[in-house]
Amino acid sequence: MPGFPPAPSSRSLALAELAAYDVSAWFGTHKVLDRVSLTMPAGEITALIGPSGCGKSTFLRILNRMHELVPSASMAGEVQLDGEDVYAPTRKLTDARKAIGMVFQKPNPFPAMSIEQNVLAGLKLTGTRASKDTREELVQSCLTKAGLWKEVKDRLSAPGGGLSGGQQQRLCIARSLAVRPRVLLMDEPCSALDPTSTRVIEETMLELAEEVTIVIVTHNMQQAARVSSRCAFFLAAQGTPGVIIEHGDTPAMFGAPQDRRTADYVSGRFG
Ligand SMILES: Nc1ncnc2c1ncn2[C@@H]1O[C@H](COP(=O)(O)OP(=O)(O)OP(=O)(O)O)[C@@H](O)[C@H]1O
Repeated sequence: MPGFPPAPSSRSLALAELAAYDVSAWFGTHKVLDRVSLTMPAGEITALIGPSGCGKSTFLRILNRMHELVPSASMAGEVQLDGEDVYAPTRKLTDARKAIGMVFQKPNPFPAMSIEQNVLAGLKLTGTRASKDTREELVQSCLTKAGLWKEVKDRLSAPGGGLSGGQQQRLCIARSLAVRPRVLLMDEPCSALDPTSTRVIEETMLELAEEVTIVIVTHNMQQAARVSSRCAFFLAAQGTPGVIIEHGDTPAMFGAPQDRRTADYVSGRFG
């Protein structure tokens, strides 16, 4: 079994760039993405926006090889993490998912497991051993980074399922951080949360971006404007696969979009 790397507090993570080249995707014969290319710069938050069904979640799931979990799913193109092919035959699937973590729309902690065990759950799955002290340090560090430590430090052995929705989502973020991902993918992470919890998660994301590259799918244009520095607008015209219409710096995408369809979407005229 692999040994345990230094605690996150004593380690400076190398920020990683994620890049997709000519990514296409299918479910069976239904093509849902067509030659999508996008660079998601290191240490920045990239927001994927666009109407329902244009392939944003599919694109996100291709980035960490979750798309291939669907039996009918296939893809073409390339995904590189700091220049290395995520789909290289020599690369283990679990390595890709460890390096590129995912937080889902609905908070999904293990409800009967304690808060502490939830944070450490990913380590068990990857077969990583750690001393008690190291585990405690990791739990504190990840919960702090996820903005949850102060609220749960006196009840680490309470079940994760007893937390509020917003706290559960931050617990899931802490769980993702425990395996030290270089990229965190977030698929509408606040859509099940109230505005206050949403704000807390957004603040957490902005702090996390200093050490992990973040890609977020969001339907909330205000959220995209508040948290992201880069934005990509996806669109699937009737009966055609999703494509990126426009991408760039968030202020420009919202303030001076080049394409009429982007302007219509970000101003709420459709979608
Ligand atoms: N497991 C699946 N099996 C078959 N088709 C799927 C599957 N998942 C998604 N699709 C189809 O792929 C297309 C893109 O879906 P996807 O969920 O990626 O879009 P999206 O932009 O993320 O949508 P939303 O914003 O509503 O979540 C849609 O036509 C959808 O019906």
